[in-house]
Amino acid sequence: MSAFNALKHALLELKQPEGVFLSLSFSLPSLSLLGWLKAQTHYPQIYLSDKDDQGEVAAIGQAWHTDQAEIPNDIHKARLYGGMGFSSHSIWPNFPHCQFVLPRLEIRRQGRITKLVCNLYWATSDFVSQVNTTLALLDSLNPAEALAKQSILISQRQDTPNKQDWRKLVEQVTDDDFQQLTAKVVLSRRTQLTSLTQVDQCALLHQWQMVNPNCFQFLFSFSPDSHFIGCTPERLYLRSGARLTTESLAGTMPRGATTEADEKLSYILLHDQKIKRENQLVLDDILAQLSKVSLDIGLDKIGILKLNQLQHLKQRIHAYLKPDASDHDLLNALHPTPAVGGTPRKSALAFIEQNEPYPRGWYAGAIGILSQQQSQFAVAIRSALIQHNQIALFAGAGIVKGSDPELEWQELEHKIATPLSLLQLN
Ligand SMILES: C=C(O[C@@H]1C=C(C(=O)O)C=C[C@H]1O)C(=O)O
Ligand SMILES: [Mg+2]
Repeated sequence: MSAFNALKHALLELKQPEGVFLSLSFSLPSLSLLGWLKAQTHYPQIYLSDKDDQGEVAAIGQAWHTDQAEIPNDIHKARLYGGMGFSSHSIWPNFPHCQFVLPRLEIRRQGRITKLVCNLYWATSDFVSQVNTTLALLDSLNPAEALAKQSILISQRQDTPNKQDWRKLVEQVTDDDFQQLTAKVVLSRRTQLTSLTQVDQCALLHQWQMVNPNCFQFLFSFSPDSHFIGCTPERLYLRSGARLTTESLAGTMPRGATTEADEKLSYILLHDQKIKRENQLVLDDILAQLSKVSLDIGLDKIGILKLNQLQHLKQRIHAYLKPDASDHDLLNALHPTPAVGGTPRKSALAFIEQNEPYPRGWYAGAIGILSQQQSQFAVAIRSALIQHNQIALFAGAGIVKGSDPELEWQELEHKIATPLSLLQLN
């Protein structure tokens, strides 16, 4: 009997247990989680993959959802998936600023072990309707589909801001008077592409993750018409019990064509004053924020993270948290870091809000898994919003004293090079 049938049987036999929450779990033969998600018609749909193949989950439907980054006590053993946008001032339709979902069904894979998890939660509804909606969902499931490479032909490209407006924005931030009060603002750009055909978000994400295995991969579709996907190298934090790991990831160079060229670029990354400043400002702010919620903080040596088309300066930070520090507190303290916002946070965010010509929504937001034992969030950069035949790619660059508009524009180009390479420009 398949795991799905076993679940159905278990539900048909089930008597209402004590309490308000039940999670049923069945082992599954290995399957492509994105291929399975692609075939389903039920929403919301969520996919999250840890970097370096350390586990993934595909989830559909919702037993419950909340607009707070908090786990209620009566489901303290559950995992919630979701996140929050960049700021509550810039919102996308179909993407609530903060949303965490207790999925109806999850497929989780850890190494070679795959399991089907079904969640029932009847604190705000009744038990029987929980069972019945789950049975209906099981009946609507489709078998996994192949993730064939699509040929996506792009007919139009539009950058917001365009290059001329970008220059003006960079000049405003690098102006001496502005710099007196605000040392860093991360400016960003939306590149809107029109495809001649419908784009499949799961197939595109699959292609993307194959070239960036050392990134966190994600997909959020709260409705059938809007899909937010990406492959991000940036961890906001990993918390296991009271231990926290985070990082300052900022400062960018492209990869070199040869080992020698690549090493030269790495050398620049480690020694260029402007790049070091970009990273140092992130580090300083994270350390200041963490000191409010931690008992102890430590730093690794600064190093380089190499990606498919880019390399970044990265410094890992460890902390031992105060006993009362919650994920809600951590998100508030850390997000958005100066890697995507700027510093001081208040004036940098005010500049972005007043001057950026499009809403960031969940781009540069915090996305991940919330649970009592362990939580992990990534920063939703290197991302795309897909709506029918429209693909919006997002990229930002940290602007500090010494940033050059032309070079920063090139940095944006490097940052969208991987998803662009998966599409065909006409
Ligand atoms: C904002 C983005 O990336 C951030 C900006 C970087 C930079 O300016 O060097 C590097 C990594 C991230 O901190 C993005 O990719 O959209
Ligand atoms: Mg930069």
